[in-house]
Amino acid sequence: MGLIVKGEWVDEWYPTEETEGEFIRQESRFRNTISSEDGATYQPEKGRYHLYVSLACPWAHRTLIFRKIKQLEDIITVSIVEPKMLENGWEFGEQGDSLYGLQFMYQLYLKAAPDYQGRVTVPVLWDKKTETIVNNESAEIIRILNTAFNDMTGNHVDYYPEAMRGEIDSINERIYETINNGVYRAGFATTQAAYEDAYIALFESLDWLEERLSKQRYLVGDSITEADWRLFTTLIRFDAVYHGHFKCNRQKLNEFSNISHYLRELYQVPGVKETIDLEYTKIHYYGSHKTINPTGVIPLGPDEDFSAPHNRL
Ligand SMILES: N[C@@H](CCC(=O)N[C@@H](CS)C(=O)NCC(=O)O)C(=O)O
Repeated sequence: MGLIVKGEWVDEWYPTEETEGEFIRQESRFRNTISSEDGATYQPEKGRYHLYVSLACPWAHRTLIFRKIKQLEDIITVSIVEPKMLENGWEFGEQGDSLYGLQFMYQLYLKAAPDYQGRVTVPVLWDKKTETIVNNESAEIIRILNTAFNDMTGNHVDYYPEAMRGEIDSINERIYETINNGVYRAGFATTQAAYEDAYIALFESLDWLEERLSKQRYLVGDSITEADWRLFTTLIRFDAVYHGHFKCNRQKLNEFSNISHYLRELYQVPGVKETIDLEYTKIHYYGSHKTINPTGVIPLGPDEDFSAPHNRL
């Protein structure tokens, strides 16, 4: 766990003493897009782009889901880091970095931008042609995958339809603040007050979702949108990781009836379960965050069956 400072890797935990115990997520630096417009630097091309992900990371998971449901597996290649993130940050195993054979993810960031400063995060959408990072913000990468390659794949399913954007954006905002990032704000808090604030907002939002999902099948409208996939990657990790490791333990998710049936429905969308590895995920969280779980012992449970029938019709 660490960051790049003046071209060097420094092993350091999040500096919550500067923010009254609160975890504050860093802004992503690389914010380009892929487009077939004349003059665009990053044109959609088969085999040109590569995703660097961790299977544990809910933000990276969004991009793997979009790669799957937008049928981009032949178009965009992938590298998966090792489960644990220790003193050197994300590491590649023997076959991890199929492009350059690098050992650590921070080396990739320095290759993209020798002046890069800050944390080294996944996901990364990499351009093999110009050898740099196109984008390292998952919210933007999924929008790129949603449209940029449509003419190539013939898959025009739109998870961010024009008419619903206002509602999707506002749902995303609440879910990001209180749920996606909320579990981290609870788990990485280093004061009681910062933890309690995050915990209260998280469960208020889960209560609100439980109610919303009693009236409608999906978060916005009557088909799956990006808002659902953005929520899904946090929900699927909740009982296995956030409930215990991040102390989000008012209830387990499987005690929320509508949310848990909704979660199963999304899990059962073809291709999605292949993007999930909860054993790897538990090894990452329980094994990497030594300030939270110094022994590194990984819990065996829970044993949940997301393939069980759901009632969302
Ligand atoms: N804003 C980024 C956040 C990505 C992020 O924080 N990823 C975590 C893994 S879940 C990470 O790589 N953390 C490394 C660190 O903070 O040093 C996104 O959504 O793409």
